Amino acid sequence: MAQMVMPISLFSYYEAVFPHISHLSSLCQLHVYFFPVSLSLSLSLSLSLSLSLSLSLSLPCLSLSLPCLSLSLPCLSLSLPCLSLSLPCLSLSLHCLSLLSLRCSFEECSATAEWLLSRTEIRPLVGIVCGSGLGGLAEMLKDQMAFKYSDIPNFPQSTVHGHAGRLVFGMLKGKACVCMQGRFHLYEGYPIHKVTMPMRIFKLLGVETVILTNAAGGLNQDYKVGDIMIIKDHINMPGFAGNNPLAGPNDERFGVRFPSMSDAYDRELLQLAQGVGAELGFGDFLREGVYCVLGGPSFETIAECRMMNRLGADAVGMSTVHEVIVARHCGMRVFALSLITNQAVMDYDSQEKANHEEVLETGQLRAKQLERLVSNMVTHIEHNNNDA
Ligand SMILES: O=P(O)(O)O[C@H]1O[C@H](CO)[C@@H](O)[C@H]1O
Ligand code: HPA
Repeated sequence: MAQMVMPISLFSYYEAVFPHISHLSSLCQLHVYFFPVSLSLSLSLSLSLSLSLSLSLSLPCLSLSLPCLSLSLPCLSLSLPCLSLSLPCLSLSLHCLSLLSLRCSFEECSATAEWLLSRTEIRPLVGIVCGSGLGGLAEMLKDQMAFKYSDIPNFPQSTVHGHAGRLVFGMLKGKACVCMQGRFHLYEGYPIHKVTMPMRIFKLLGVETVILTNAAGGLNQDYKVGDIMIIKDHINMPGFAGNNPLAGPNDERFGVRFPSMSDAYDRELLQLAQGVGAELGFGDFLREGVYCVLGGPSFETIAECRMMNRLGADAVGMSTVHEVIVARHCGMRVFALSLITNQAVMDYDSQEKANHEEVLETGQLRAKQLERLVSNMVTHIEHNNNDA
């Protein structure tokens, strides 16, 4: 609605003035519009406490509002006139932006990391993300200390079946690890910064290498259900439309403004995985390919699958790429695997339909092999992780 102009413009203003400290976790605004007079009251509690009142006269569809009272403690606050569009007559809107927590600031991530570090003695070097139905990976960890996402400050909640929603710290073959038993997806409704926030928390926990897993649909006609694809590159479809987790002000404490992605997937780890896979006798079902991410939650149409395949994608899913971008931005090494849980439908004569139940079932069938591949990789990363 038209009144949204007001908080968004105020948010941009905070962003511009306090690029590092501004977050909207406690910004509440109440707007009462009663044509022709519009009264707006906003209370903002971030690093500064401010109360401002603005009164404006409105024409039926355009109003110029000038703050007439602004009180702020303890630091500087400027009030700028805002232009807002309003529909005629009465409207009432309450914007409680704490629900959105649009940015995941360095301070917010640090607070979460410190909260975790004060509750466990494990100092993880490897971070693992479990894909749909692949949460069993976390059970490999010894001497576990687990936190429910709902107990962790600033952490989103898992809403998808097959994502348990626990952050598990523990030892894997003598190596300290942290494992996300459940990840976040764009289609759950989270802002992209929130989807990827755990990567920044990993970094602040001391993680150097991230291993991501996912369930994916096979686009490559040579792939079979149950194949494990080492991801060598990705195609970021939401990114083409500007939906990139690094969009917005850049915080140099995490990384540079324009990170390279031609080296997103660590080549040494990729070769290591090929070697470990061959040793384990996984050659028949171990592949290497390109993962294409879409927003979901609807599965792809036949035309979309054909298009992605022609563009060079071997598998399609709804995750991972955003996490990879943020992990690389903050300098962690990345290794990622897709379990091909279903064959993407590419043929109009086919009666097959992608479904989440099949995805979870295939996860169960291959879980043990995937766990062995990841745990053996972790053993070897021990001798490899000095140059992250
Ligand atoms: O990528 P992960 O989290 O493994 O989940 C995959 O499985 C779900 C669809 O069944 C989607 O969320 C897709 O991205
Ligand atoms: N498409 C998108 N995401 C998926 C699929 C798929 O076919 N299978 C598992 N995750």
